[in-house]
Amino acid sequence: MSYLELKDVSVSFGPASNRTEVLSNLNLKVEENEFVAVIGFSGAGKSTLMSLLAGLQEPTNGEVLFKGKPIKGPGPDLGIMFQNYSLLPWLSVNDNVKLAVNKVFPELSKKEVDEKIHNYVEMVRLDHAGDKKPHELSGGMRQRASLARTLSLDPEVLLLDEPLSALDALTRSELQDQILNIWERDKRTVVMITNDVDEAVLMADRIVPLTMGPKATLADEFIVNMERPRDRHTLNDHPEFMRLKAEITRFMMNLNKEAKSLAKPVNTSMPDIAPKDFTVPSGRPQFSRNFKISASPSTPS
Ligand SMILES: Nc1ncnc2c1ncn2[C@@H]1O[C@H](COP(=O)(O)OP(=O)(O)OP(=O)(O)O)[C@@H](O)[C@H]1O
Repeated sequence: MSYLELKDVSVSFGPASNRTEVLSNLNLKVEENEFVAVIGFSGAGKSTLMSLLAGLQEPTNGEVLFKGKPIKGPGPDLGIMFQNYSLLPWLSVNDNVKLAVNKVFPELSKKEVDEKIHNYVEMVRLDHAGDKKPHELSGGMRQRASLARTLSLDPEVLLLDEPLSALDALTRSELQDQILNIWERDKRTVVMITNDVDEAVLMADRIVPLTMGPKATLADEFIVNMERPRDRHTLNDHPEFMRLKAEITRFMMNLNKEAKSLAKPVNTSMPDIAPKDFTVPSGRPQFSRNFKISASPSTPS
C-alpha cells in the first residue's frame, strides 16, 4: 500500500453535451517521506491534480487514496498551499496564520499559538509585515504568508502548488532551503508542483511530468539519483544534475512540440443571420443611401 495514491484517475469538466476531460488516467504512488515534484505546462491541469490530492475535488473516475483509504474531503493531514495565496483579505498575516493554527490545534495555549505564528512568519521572513493585510503585501510576500500558514499546520503531507513562483531568485533559494529543511527535519511527504526544472531536480526524489492537456496524463518519472543535502552552489558542476536537467528539458520541449502539431486549427462557424432592414427610422438624420438587407449576402437597395 502506498502512502498517497492516484489510481486510474480522470477529471472532466462541463455539461454532458460539451465535456472536456482535463486529466486522463492518472496513476501515481507517493511513499511516506518522499519528495515528489510534478512538472507541467500552464493549463495542463496541475492545480486540478493538487485539488484531488487535497480532497478538494473528487475525481470523475478512479480513486485518490491516503494511507489506503479514499480521501473524502480536505483535512489537516493534507496541507495545501495554493498558487493564488488564498489568504483572508480582512486578516493580517499573523491572524491568517493564527486562524488556521487555532482551528487545527485548539488545545494549544495562547503562548504556544503565538510562538508557532512567530516561528513560521519569521521563517518566511515576514516578521516585519506580520500586522499587514494581504492587500498591503507584494505577490511574493503573499506567497510567503500562505506558505507560513500551510507549514504552521504541521500537515503529514505538504501539497505545494507552485509555492515559489512569485518570488525573486534570492528569496526563492532561501525558501527552497526552508522547505527542504522542514521536509528533512520533520520527515514530511511533499508533492510539489513547479514549472522550474532546476528547482525540481534540486529538491525532489522523483520528477513526474504532466503532459499537455486536454487529457493530460502523468508520463514516466525521472528519478533524481543525487546525494543529499544537495549543494545549490555546486549543482552546475554535478554531472547527474546537468544530465537530468537536459533530459527533462528535452522531454518537456518535445511534449510542447507534439501538442502544437496535434492542435487543430480553430474554425469558428458564424451563424447565418443578418438584420432584415437597415433603413434609418423617419425623424432620424438620413445617410445618403439606405441599405436594405433581406437575406445574406447583403445587397444595397
Ligand atoms: N471548475 C472548473 N470548471 C471547468 N474547467 C475547469 C475547472 N477547473 C479547471 N478547469 C480547466 O481545466 C484545465 C486545467 O486547469 P488547471 O488550473 O488545473 O491548470 P494548471 O496546469 O494548474 O494551470 P496554471 O499553471 O495556468 O495555473 C484548464 O483548461 C481549466 O480551464
